[in-house]
Amino acid sequence: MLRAHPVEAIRAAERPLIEAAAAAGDPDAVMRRAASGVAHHTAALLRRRTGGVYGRSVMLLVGSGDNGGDALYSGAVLRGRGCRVEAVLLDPERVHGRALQALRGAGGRVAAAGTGTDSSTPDVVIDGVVGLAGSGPLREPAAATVAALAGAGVPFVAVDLPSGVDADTGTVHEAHVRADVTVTFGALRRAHLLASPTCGRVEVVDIGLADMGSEPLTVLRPDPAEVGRAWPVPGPDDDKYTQGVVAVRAGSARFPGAAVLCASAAVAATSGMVRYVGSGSTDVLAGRPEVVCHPSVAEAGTAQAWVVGPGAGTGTEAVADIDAILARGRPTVLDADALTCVAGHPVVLRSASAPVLLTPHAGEFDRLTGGRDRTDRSGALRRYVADLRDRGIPATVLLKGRVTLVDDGETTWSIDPGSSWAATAGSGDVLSGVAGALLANGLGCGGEVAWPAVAAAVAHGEAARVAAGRTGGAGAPIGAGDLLRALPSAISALRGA
Ligand SMILES: NC(=O)C1=CN([C@@H]2O[C@H](COP(=O)(O)OP(=O)(O)OC[C@H]3O[C@@H](n4cnc5c(N)ncnc54)[C@H](O)[C@@H]3O)[C@@H](O)[C@H]2O)[C@@H](O)CC1
Repeated sequence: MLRAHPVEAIRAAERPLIEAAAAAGDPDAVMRRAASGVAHHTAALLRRRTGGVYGRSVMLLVGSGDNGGDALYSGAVLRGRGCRVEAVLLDPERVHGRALQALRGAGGRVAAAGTGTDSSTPDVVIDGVVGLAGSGPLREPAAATVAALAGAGVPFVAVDLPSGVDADTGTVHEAHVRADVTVTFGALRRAHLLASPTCGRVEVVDIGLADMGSEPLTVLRPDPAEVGRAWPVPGPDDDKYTQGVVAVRAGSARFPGAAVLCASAAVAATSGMVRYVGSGSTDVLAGRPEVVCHPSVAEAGTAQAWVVGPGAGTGTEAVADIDAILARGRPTVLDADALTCVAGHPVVLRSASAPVLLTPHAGEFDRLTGGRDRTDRSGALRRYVADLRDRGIPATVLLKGRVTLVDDGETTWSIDPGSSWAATAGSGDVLSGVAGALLANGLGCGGEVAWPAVAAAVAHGEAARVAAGRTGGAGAPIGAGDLLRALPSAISALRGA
């Protein structure tokens, strides 16, 4: 499991190291350690991209703080390995003096931004514009320089964080660096897990930082192997009931496919039993004859968990069904149309006595929250969950996206499957079916639903990877049906991870 920390915790952990270095009369000792890591990973990127290091050209974008200092010291190391190094100073008056001297001493070239920089395109850029103290988008002249270099296809190595990405919220501002590699120090920052697609490959350099624990703002990323180990496997004494029965209320005349995708995903996720309530039983049974269908919520037998919402409608009858399902007192996934119902009739959640898992995408989350605070996604999520919990609703929320977040009011989990192939119609129906089946099974929980939600998101991402890669090569677009069919291979891959 990966842990990513808020800036305040990182600064507190770094303080003793910096104080010790200063007391020993070498105030830049920690910075040079960090910089040698940046140089190491930049050299590795150069080798991958160009086949070597010697003679390659490196541009340093140098801001006014210690992030720029790291870049300058790393330039000095790379100069020692035979690179041509040019530092572009974005704020020459406030540059880190000793680091600049080190670069000059190593034979690096220095220019102020916008004045006589080397006109050839570098092999790599080291982004030392801003790190932990950065706020807001890239400013000029950095923004124009970064855009021109990115447009020319030059790879970026970000020092600590890609500039233009907020360290705590992971907000990616419009003008930002998109890094191929991000080299950070001692421990991950929250942005590394909240904005992972913008950070590229993240390398953590050991600078002597003590191990950091978890606190309320730590973001966690599950290890796929851990999810695989926790996946429900029937034991010798299990039968269809002991593995958990999940009931699915989904589909309508308008959206018959949602019923098929959701119920079939539940069947694929565990080997217990799946009940179905809705108008789509003929279609569901055509694909999955093992599903047990019921004419109404009231007539459905016992289930350990419910899923309600995919394609299920938003009218009075749909709201009444949500109310009746929540009144059963079982863990329940509220997805798709059920979320629209909740947004319009928040009072319906008062019927929930057992844990509820809400699984909105960005638009549904806006509807639930009134569109507050679009930039700080994880902060808005934590506030919404806290608000529900303050109202006595035992809610966990899974916010879908390329980076899916799960928050139960105490912990934020981040899942990034590494591609966006799963952004396809019906993919959410598959996710809620898997989550419901895991909830019914009681996967590793004492009544809480965060871990089953996290496991469902990991399996869903893995299924997208398997489905998109089925043709080999670079992968190909998939539909939700492909994702559904890839679930068994994905679960098997996780269990073998
Ligand atoms: N504290 C430590 O122990 C270590 C810090 N290190 C480096 O030091 C960095 C933090 O250094 P600093 O605290 O000096 O801060 P930064 O270098 O992140 O930022 C410097 C200054 O940039 C300005 N700024 C903020 N947003 C900006 C924007 N959007 N565009 C342009 N300028 C902007 C601000 O005036 C800010 O004070 C870390 O990210 C890391 O790279 C490393 O050397 C490892 C050790």
